[in-house]
Amino acid sequence: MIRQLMMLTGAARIRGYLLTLGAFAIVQGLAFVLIVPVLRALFAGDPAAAWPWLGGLAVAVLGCGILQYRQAVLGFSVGLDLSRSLYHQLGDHLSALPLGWFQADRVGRIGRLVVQGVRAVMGVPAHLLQPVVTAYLTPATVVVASLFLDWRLGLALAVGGLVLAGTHRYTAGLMGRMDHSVDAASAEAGSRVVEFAQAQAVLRGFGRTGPAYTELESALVQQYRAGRRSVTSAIPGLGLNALAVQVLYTALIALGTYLTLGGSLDPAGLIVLLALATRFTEPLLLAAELGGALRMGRNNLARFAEILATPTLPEPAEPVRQPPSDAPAIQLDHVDFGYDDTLVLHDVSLTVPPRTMTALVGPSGSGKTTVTRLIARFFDVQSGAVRVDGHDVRELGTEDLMSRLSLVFQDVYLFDDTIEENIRLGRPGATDEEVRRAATLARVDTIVDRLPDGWATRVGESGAALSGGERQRVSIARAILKDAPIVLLDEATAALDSDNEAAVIEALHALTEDRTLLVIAHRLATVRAADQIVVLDGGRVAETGDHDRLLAAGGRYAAFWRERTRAAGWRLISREDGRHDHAASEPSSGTTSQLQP
Ligand SMILES: Nc1ncnc2c1ncn2[C@@H]1O[C@H](COP(=O)(O)OP(=O)(O)OP(=O)(O)O)[C@@H](O)[C@H]1O
Repeated sequence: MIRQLMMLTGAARIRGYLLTLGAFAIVQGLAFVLIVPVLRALFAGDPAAAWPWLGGLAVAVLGCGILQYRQAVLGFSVGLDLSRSLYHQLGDHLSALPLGWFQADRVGRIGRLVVQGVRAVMGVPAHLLQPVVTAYLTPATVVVASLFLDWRLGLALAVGGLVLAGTHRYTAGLMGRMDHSVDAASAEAGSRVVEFAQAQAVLRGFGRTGPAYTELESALVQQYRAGRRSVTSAIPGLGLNALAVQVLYTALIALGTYLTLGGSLDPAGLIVLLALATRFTEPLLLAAELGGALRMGRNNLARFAEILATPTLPEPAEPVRQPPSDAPAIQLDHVDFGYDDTLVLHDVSLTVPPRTMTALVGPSGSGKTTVTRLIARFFDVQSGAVRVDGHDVRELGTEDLMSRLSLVFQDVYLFDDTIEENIRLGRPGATDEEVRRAATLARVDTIVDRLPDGWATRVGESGAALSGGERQRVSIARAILKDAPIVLLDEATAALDSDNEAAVIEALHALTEDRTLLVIAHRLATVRAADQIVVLDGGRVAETGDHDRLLAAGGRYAAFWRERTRAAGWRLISREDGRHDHAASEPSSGTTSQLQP
């Protein structure tokens, strides 16, 4: 734990803090022991002999007060530094992690860690390290100093201290084993409660509310059981600690009485022994009680360390810096990729020439989204290469790569800010006029017109005040403002109302004009209009070509087209029927078929 704290706030700072804690604990121990000669001198009826010891005691008490103040101030400032350093390191590390790492469960765990974990870790120096260091060093000082004053006293306290420390260690081990299961059960229950809140619409729609949501119920039951098991196993531990203290105390009284009755210890020595035993056991008992909090602090630190140790995507030492050329805008060259050990893309090769549109089609799970994620370098490929503007994405710096791409995906994230600021995210330095122009092109101005505070209306958490189509229009406006030469687009699958759909299509038209476009196409008209269609099936490229050629080939694409047109209420008819194609604006130029509702 000390090593992790040093890693987070700097070794010198933690070393300085520990030294102050150590000095405080030792001086405190000396102050306890200096009472012995003072009392002895007083009981012996020799007050004059007590004065020098009293002077030493006064110096020790003063030193103790100064060091206590110093360690308390340092404890809080190290805690504050720790929280600031955790936020910074976490922020820096998160911004360098592969985007694919940010799955919902991880984001949830980070949220919990940032809210609860940072607070717990902040308290570690002042509330945990200090009592623990004092608990061991103060009694050790008392033992050593007592040995000089009366070796029998010192020996009795040393044996007692070792017995108590041993008991404490044993019980801490017993309780520590339960911490992991309580932690895991609490994390699971926390995730389930968040999931329960987020999925209310779905759950209510399917009548699975309250007790009917068994996943949450069973997570809460598990958490309760783990908590009960932990308490049941902690009680004997705490009992054993208390018992050890009582036994030790009784043994010291018995020993002291025996020695006093035998005449080898004076009554003053007996009183001193008992006084020291009380001061001696107090910090050890406190350390035993803090064991749980200490383990929790250690677990939280370990979780932070785990995130900070997650490898980031390697950045090139000297990123290629060349403007877009006539090289293919996007190229996948024999790409193999899997999220884990199972490959989801097998030997995928495709080329998107500059200023053309390529449509990716294929059944659900065939790898369309994965292809777009690899181009934006959410992940690195296992073999082969992904190139943008002729450069391997691993050789372009993240900033450069992102400046060449606009991503318009379905899961649009809007910040709880005004529409204007949400659009400005596309190019933070953009002027108000540029933002408004992009908004108008993406037909966001019509949304603004109906909002109560116009441009100043906040869109709510995750853009809750807007409909799905409206959120997508804001994301298109961002992309228009960004003005990147390549657009990766995942067309909306959800049915939009006709107004919204028309606005989205118009917005897309403004975005995609004169740009290179790779689109996961769901609308038949988009597929039809593409310069090139790449059909993915089971993570492999099944076919590549334009609509007419692929339709004529009668392969996977022709089957896909037939299936989709049937589902949309269209049917393939022969050209001889002389009817017009309603899916595209112009009649088919194909040799055999076109569409009819
Ligand atoms: N983050 C992930 N972790 C593990 N497996 C994943 C992840 N994302 C996708 N997959 C798997 O990779 C395969 C390809 O998924 P992908 O989302 O690329 O397909 P898709 O063609 O876009 O599907 P859809 O049209 O349904 O969106 C699927 O088997 C999917 O289960």
